[in-house]
Amino acid sequence: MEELLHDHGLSVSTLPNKGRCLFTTRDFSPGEIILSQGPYVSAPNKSSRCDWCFASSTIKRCSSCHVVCYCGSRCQKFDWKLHRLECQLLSQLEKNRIRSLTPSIHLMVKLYLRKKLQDEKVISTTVMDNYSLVKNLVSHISEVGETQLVLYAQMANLVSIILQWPDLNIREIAENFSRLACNAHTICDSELIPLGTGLYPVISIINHSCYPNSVLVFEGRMATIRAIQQIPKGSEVLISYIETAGSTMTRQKALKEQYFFTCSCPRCIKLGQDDDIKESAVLEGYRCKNHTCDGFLLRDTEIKGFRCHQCGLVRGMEEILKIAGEEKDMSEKASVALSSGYNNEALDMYLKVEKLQMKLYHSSSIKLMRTRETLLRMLMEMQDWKKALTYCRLTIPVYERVYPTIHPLRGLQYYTCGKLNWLLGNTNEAIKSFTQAVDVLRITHGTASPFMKDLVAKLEEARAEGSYKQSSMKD
Ligand SMILES: C[S@@+](CC[C@H](N)C(=O)[O-])C[C@H]1O[C@@H](n2cnc3c(N)ncnc32)[C@H](O)[C@@H]1O
Repeated sequence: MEELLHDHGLSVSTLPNKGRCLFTTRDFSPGEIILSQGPYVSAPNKSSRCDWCFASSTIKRCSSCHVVCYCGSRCQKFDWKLHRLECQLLSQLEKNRIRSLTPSIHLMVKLYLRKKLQDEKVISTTVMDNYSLVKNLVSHISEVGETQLVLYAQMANLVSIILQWPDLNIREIAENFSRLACNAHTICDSELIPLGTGLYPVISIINHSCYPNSVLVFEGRMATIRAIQQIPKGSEVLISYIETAGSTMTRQKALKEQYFFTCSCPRCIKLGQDDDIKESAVLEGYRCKNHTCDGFLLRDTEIKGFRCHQCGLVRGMEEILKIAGEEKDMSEKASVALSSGYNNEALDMYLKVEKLQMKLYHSSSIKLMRTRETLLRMLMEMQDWKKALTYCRLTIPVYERVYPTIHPLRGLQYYTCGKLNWLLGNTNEAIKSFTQAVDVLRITHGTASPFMKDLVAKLEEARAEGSYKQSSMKD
């Protein structure tokens, strides 16, 4: 593998506090592909998706096991060597066992089947595609808590029941579940909608930073790492494992819980410094009571409450707790209404949540941004383009604050803004937003994917319409 990576301008080193790390042995430019890899194994997040490509249209269940789906004979053929074995096992399973075939169990069953097929040379191995790469992935099993260990053991038991192999080691399967937890990646489409999970053992060598120099994107099953900045020779390739919109404490907690390390990236080393405390208060804390003031609150132990950092106004704990309680209740009700399909009721409730959050949180609050994202999605589903655009516009300044200039989510939000403006006939606004989207997404997503080609075509169409409108006005 070293040789192959070297040909790609990469090398693997080990650092005492990080384990294996991927380094560059040449310069990489923004948008350039650093590494691409297909999954060792992958599984869709819903049984109604194609098991190979994750498509959800023109789906047909396998006529033999009635469990796994394919979108057509092409995908079925690609998966046939593995599914032939899987199909026999699934066909024998009782109905209630089939129900316990969650995406994680499914992925683990496929992992063992692939290993078996490679051991028996039915499926070929390559330096980038073999089980020893999986075995080398960190598992952190000795740091996993007891409750989680019990869960892994139960899941391992289920895998063993499905596989029915005499020599299976439950401990080893449990450890592999722990490996998946800190190495597998969520496979998303170009708009970052999750489709499934995949294990990409070479890509899994890449470590995390909350201020990464690279991004992981998918085209179908293929995972691609792209440089999002100029990366000089001799640098470590770093991606983000988590949602980086959040305070340093929130990010560190997420990393510790799932990946068992304390991040010391350029953002995290600022933990506890003045700027970091202020940013946390804006993103996750409360706002000033005076609505004409844009200040955020800092805890004041003397008054047992909060004081605005900007105008000094005091806000009592009791009032905050009262609104926070109402907001929590309403958020829970709204979420239940949405998942039960009561869309109009859910919309009303989320609007109430937004009102309460505006009283409670700063205008750049992450919680408020999430509520507005939900409202945006709901309004788009209802085809209320005008209101959807209002919400999309409200999220943009927060996206610009919490994500770096080149970040896929930021690019996608400009894209949504462009689409809504286009639908509403705001040609110049659409051109502006599509241009912003292209500037970001051509780096994160490259220019060759159908998604990017479509986006560029939309921008060109908007530009043509803009020129036509301008010339008509002159006439
Ligand atoms: C997907 S693996 C990355 C490769 C790993 N270093 C190895 O040796 O295989 C994730 C694990 O790498 C380590 N890791 C990743 N990023 C790190 C960082 N920024 N600082 C310290 N450890 C990190 C943690 O142990 C984490 O659970």
